Amino acid sequence: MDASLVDQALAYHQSPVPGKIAVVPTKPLDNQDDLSLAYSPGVAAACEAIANEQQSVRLYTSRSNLVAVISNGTAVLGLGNIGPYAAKPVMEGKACLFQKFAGINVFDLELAENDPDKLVDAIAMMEPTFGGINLEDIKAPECFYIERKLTERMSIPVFHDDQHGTAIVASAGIVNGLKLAEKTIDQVKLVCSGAGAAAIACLDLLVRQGMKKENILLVDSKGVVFEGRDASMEFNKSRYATTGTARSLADAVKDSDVFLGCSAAGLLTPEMVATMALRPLILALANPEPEIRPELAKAVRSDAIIATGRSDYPNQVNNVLCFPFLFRGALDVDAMRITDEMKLACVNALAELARKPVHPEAAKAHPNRKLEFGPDYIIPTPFDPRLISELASAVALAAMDSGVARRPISDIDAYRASLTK
Ligand SMILES: NC(=O)C1=CN([C@@H]2O[C@H](COP(=O)(O)OP(=O)(O)OC[C@H]3O[C@@H](n4cnc5c(N)ncnc54)[C@H](OP(=O)(O)O)[C@@H]3O)[C@@H](O)[C@H]2O)C=CC1
Ligand SMILES: CC(=O)C(=O)O
Ligand SMILES: [Mg+2]
Repeated sequence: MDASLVDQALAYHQSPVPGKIAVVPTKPLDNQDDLSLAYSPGVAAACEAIANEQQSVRLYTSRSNLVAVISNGTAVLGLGNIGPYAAKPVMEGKACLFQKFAGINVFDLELAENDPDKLVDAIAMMEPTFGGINLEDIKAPECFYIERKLTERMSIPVFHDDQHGTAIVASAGIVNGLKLAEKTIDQVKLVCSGAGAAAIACLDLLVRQGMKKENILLVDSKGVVFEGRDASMEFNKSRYATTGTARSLADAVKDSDVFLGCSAAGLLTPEMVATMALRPLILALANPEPEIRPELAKAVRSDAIIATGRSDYPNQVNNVLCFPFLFRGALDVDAMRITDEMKLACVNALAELARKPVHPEAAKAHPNRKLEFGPDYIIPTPFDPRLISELASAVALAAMDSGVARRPISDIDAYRASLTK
């Protein structure tokens, strides 16, 4: 990061008050009467109502619109295991995005604990407080176990954003990128750099949409993941282990149609990009520094379509395009969990939105870009005001169709209209 951006970013985080988020009351608290409703004695009426009928917690507290963003700091962006204190700026950032884009309140919780079972116990205990759990920046493979155990134990949505948020947005970008490259998902060869939370979830969702496992090569910090490589290979890696002969990222990338980077800065070189198939699609998603900068890839391949996770390049493939809107839909139908149908509905809604004429408000937020479906616009920008209505309604509908909605919405069109800004 250049020095002036470092200075600006630190000043942004420091002043006028430290951090990016605050808790504010939603009811008047101006006099003795207000106080006697908000606090003793009035509050006891709400407590007793909930004690008599637990479900009424949604009427008398903020729980049903409150999500926990939880991290232990073991895989913070692409910065690695920098711990829970250093993770806090990211978690506060996620909290701001939930509120700004979907009106959802968040407590960010940074936990000083790496033991998966202790984390599961701690998080499961918080069910009375929250309407949903967004796990963030918890490294693989522990993240897979933690999410599975929590989903079994809790009856509110548990969603590991780095897995599924990334998978949903990357899938939408790949659907649209392949459309532009005139290729089909069942025929393309994909190389995935990284074999952690984001990578494995992306691959699983792509396979669910028709990508062939035999057309996928997975590369981790030791090179290509191949059968028999390690005495005991982590289960999720072994599911994508190849029987082929490629051993390095450079070997793997040759003739590939898609590069999916969920790993670390600078791993994809221009020389490697030069060997990719015609009209290659490159998603270099490592944050804050991608696997390759778009200008370096473009310099060797003018036919490439390139996306990063960053806000300062076109095609920002970032889970911010998913988590606020997916949770909006899930909370509004009181979903018990997040199903594959809800994820796929989100992929389709997102991909379709990019193919529609751009909304003036999104255009205004990007005064120096021409936003029109094409190689530099395969995915909507986070400032598209239609994200909330299109994605949340698609997710809510899919939750109802997949039988996890405890409060179905009878008129989905009216719901979509109520979210339209
Ligand atoms: N744009 C977006 O929306 C998102 C981007 N990301 C980015 O994806 C990256 C990974 O995040 P996440 O999956 O959560 O983290 P994990 O810690 O779960 O996984 C990291 C993976 O990167 C691999 N890796 C590290 N160094 C190398 C290397 N030199 N060569 C090949 N692979 C390497 C690791 O290999 P090994 O298994 O051998 O240790 C591991 O498989 C981060 O940069 C993050 O910022 C993540 C989520 C969302
Ligand atoms: C965007 C995000 O969640 C990450 O890079 O970890
Ligand atoms: Mg993350």
